[in-house]
Amino acid sequence: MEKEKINQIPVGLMDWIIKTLNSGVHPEAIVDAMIREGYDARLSYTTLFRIVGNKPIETPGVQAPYEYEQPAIAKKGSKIPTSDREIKVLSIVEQPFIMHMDNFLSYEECDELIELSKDRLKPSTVIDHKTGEEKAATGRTSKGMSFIIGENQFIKKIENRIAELTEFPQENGEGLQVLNYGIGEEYKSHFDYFPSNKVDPAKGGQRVGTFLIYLNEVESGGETVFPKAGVSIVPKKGSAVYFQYGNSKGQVDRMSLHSSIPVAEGEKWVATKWIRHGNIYQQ
Ligand SMILES: O=C(O)CCC(=O)C(=O)O
Ligand SMILES: [Fe+2]
Repeated sequence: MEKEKINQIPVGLMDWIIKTLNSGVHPEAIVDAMIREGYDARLSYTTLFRIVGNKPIETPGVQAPYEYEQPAIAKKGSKIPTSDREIKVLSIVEQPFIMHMDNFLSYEECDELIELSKDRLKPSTVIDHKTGEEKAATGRTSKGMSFIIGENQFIKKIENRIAELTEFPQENGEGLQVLNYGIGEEYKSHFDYFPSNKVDPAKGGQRVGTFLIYLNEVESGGETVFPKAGVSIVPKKGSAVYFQYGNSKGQVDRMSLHSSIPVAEGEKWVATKWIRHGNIYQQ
């Protein structure tokens, strides 16, 4: 008698498939393995296609190298005027792209942002790079909150400044997020871009850049570190860093790995704007 085919994907298998894909195994090889194990062939193929999104299949090992494109923000000289403030460029690293600037916010604006967010803080979550789901953070011990885009005039003013500088429309930006790290708190090494199976074209597609603003002086620790670039940014009130890791071809730059190292003394306040390729809020 012919062995009966397995017609359901058990819970643990999905995790295994995603882990195996992420380790660089070609989807076809995974389908073959599933069929050999007795899974229905059609079910095996549709499961894999669902995960890789019916797109040509890319595996990490054979991906084309990231093509750097010069961001608009890098072409504006060393003092960048915006409608209400002049931003001073401190340094630019080209590959991965990391731009450090000062005078992005006034001290009063930093204080106001902290004031507006401090009663709304909750423990932070992270995106699981295997499943793409939000989960309680083991590597992220800070507290955080998000403003709604354009939530009030003050938030609008900051969002407008970011849009003028980066030349990404405000609608490409997620709600401004404020994070607060106490002593020993950190955000372990991570990428800000989404796992490829979680990119939603209806919501602006992939994240392409991060605008990070320092809202206070940290007495010790709390640097933002880009270990693959050998770059470490020391928080300074009112300064900002913009890093870009997505290009117009939909590629992402693995060199953009970064972390916030533990605060040793004092506390750390930052605001983050994650920017996507297109309009997030389109109908
Ligand atoms: O707090 C930092 O320095 C980094 C924050 C960060 O990586 C993020 O919000 O994605
Ligand atoms: Fe990040």
